[in-house]
Amino acid sequence: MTETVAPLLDLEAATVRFGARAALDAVDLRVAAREIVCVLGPSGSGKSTLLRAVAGLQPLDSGRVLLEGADRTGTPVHRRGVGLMFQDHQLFPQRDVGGNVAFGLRMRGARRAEQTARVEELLELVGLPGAQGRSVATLSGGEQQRVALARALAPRPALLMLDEPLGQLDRSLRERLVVELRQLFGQLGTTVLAVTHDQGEAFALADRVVVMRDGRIAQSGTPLEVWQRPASEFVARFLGFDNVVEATITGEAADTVWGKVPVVPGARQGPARLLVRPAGVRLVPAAEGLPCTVVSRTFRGHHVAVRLRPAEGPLLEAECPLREAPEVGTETGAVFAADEVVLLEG
Ligand SMILES: Nc1ncnc2c1ncn2[C@@H]1O[C@H](COP(=O)(O)OP(=O)(O)OP(=O)(O)O)[C@@H](O)[C@H]1O
Repeated sequence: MTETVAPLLDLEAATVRFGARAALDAVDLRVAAREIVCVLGPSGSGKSTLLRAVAGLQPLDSGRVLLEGADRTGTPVHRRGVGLMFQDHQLFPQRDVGGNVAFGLRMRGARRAEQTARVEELLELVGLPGAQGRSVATLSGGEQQRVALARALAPRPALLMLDEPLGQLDRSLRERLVVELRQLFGQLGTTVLAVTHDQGEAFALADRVVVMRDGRIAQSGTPLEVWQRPASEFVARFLGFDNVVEATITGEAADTVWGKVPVVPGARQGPARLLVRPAGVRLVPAAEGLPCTVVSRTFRGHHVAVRLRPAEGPLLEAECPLREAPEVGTETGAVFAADEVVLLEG
């Protein structure tokens, strides 16, 4: 994005209060044209409020919403040019598929021929060619989701907003659809702001992930950045990383209850909190590393998560290749890889 192009969405110090509590607390968020941004965070962190505020369903107490550089803070939802695919916006059961997809076009006063052509094009795009005449009651959950998506995309919204887009579908279908969605948005050049509970979904769909905490943005970055370098203990634990320990860094080593942990050259010196990503905990014979006892093994598909109890300090999780995971009760040693050690903020 160059400096001269306004971001497609620019949220400036957006604040929403419910009583004394700020559900959105001076949030700044920019989304570039064609970018796919997924908002993640625990329940109650303000994800839906953020989406509703951008859509115009939730007035701001202060701050501004700009779309393509124009202030839309006071603009009602149907004039914002945003497409919504929300959980509570179900399909119209009394209308057929075509009638559902054409809804936004009709509201905009599009001519009948234009509606027909656009509906045909959209159904083709979402993989339901020729489904115009079908009753929505006869569709599977995944097909309904596709129709809802076609309906949201039909008026060519500048920004498409998705709230738990694949929420009710089973895992294998979600995993397939998320790949299709990403391809589709890329092909159409759609700008997307989505909220999801499902980390896997967010990381697979997004160009950028935004993690929220208590109405604020805790971290924003590419899926790889956030996954590899969680900024804070909050983000690390939210992503399921629990190997967090107090440390004092001197040179390229950190003193911890787990013994010396190597850190990358140039690491901030002094007291710190460290995350050792499980991929950076390697098992060696007991005499060669930090002595630990294996307390559990959990199959994770591509690896086994092995939990270790050292003599002191919190439990440690190690990521082991499938065939190398030791039995529960085994005495083992653990060594740490500096490039998987993350210095946390705060
Ligand atoms: N209409 C409302 N009236 C009062 N409080 C509200 C209202 N809507 C949301 N809140 C509060 O604002 C905070 C943020 O809610 P929000 O629904 O945005 O969170 P969320 O991250 O989307 O949660 P979830 O993942 O559970 O949907 C919560 O504490 C919630 O209780």
